[in-house]
Amino acid sequence: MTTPGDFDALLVLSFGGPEQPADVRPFLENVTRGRGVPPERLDTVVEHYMHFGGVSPINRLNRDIIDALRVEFDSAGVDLPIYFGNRNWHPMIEDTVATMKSDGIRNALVFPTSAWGGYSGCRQYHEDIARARAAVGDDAPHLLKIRQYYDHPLMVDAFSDAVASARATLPEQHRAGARLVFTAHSIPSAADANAGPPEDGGHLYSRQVAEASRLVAAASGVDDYDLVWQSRSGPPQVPWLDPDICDHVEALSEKSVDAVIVCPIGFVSDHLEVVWDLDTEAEEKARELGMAFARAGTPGSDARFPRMIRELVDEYRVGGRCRGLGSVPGYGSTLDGSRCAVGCCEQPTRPSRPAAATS
Ligand SMILES: CC1=C(CCC(=O)O)c2cc3nc(cc4[nH]c(cc5[nH]c(cc1n2)c(C)c5CCC(=O)O)c(CCC(=O)O)c4C)C(CCC(=O)O)=C3C
Ligand SMILES: [Fe+2]
Repeated sequence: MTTPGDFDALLVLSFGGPEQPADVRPFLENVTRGRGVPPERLDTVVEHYMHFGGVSPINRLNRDIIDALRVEFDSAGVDLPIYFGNRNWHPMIEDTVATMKSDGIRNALVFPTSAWGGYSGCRQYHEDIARARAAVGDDAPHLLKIRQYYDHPLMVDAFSDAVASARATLPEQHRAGARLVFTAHSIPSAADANAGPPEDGGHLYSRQVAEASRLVAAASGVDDYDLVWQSRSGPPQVPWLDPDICDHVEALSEKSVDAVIVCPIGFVSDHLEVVWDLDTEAEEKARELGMAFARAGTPGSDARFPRMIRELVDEYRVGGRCRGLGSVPGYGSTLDGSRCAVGCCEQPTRPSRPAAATS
């Protein structure tokens, strides 16, 4: 047995996205298998990807993060190889873990590109880890997932600088008064209610998102702001976290707000949910209503992001300090895909088909 701190690799684990038009359907089938997403919604999302030539930016952005992390590791003397695997598209985590095994890796850390608790943001990554290890069979490397890092000071700083840069792109007369609006991926309200260890009271995802928004707003010197949600995909009769970003832009316009800064607090990089749902849909909505619009950047491309990953790795590798500014707890660090606690981030049962025969 290796000792807990004795790691021999880092696996960067992400969501995955298509890299050519032929990938789009099979990718979406992987994402939505068994999840009760209506087929009409899938057709719409296919079109979103096709607007970008059937290529999501997400894999390239993750490879950029890994390149920057290599430089950070080398300059800090962290001698770990870095692997890349995804839940939904190539490089698939199963293939990556097989490669790690054949390279002789025994005991790796896993950095997830989601900072959050909840089923989609945390537990599903544990499931990916367990599935990949099972697929690889005997002698699969041990995989220890890094904790939720929603309130890491380097991420908060990167977001608040991005808010300042976005503000600076607005026409002069709108800069001081622009409304700051945070947005994160919506999830079913029932999934949010179950998020976190049951004894912690639930709603861990929305509490962490609210806390991260509060921290970034405070670092930006803003005390009045909004938190909204985006990219919902469930059937309309199932409640998800709301309001939706586009509805909110409309509501602000009715209150005579004439400029917004949208900060995608729920995302690490400018992947499709950001470049479509915000830069295309929300921005169009704002323009239609005559509002000035600026979208803050995501932290993945900020130099502080690889530093944050290195600090997180050092917490496990050498007992480095665990930094976090928030008062909502972070969980999510377990070995080989085990749960944080009994019932943690339980996936509520969903209708397999919308409005299925309830007579
Ligand atoms: C909390 C959360 C995060 C943040 C945490 C994390 O980063 O992990 C996130 C990230 C992302 N979500 C992404 C894409 C999609 N999410 C979908 C569907 C869903 N997301 C959900 C939640 C989340 N999603 C949920 C509850 C569903 C319903 C189906 C289900 O219960 O699983 C669908 C299906 C079609 C549709 O949109 O309806 C797609 C295509 C991409 C990649 C974009 C690209 O390709 O660049 C990324 C980074
Ligand atoms: Fe998603």
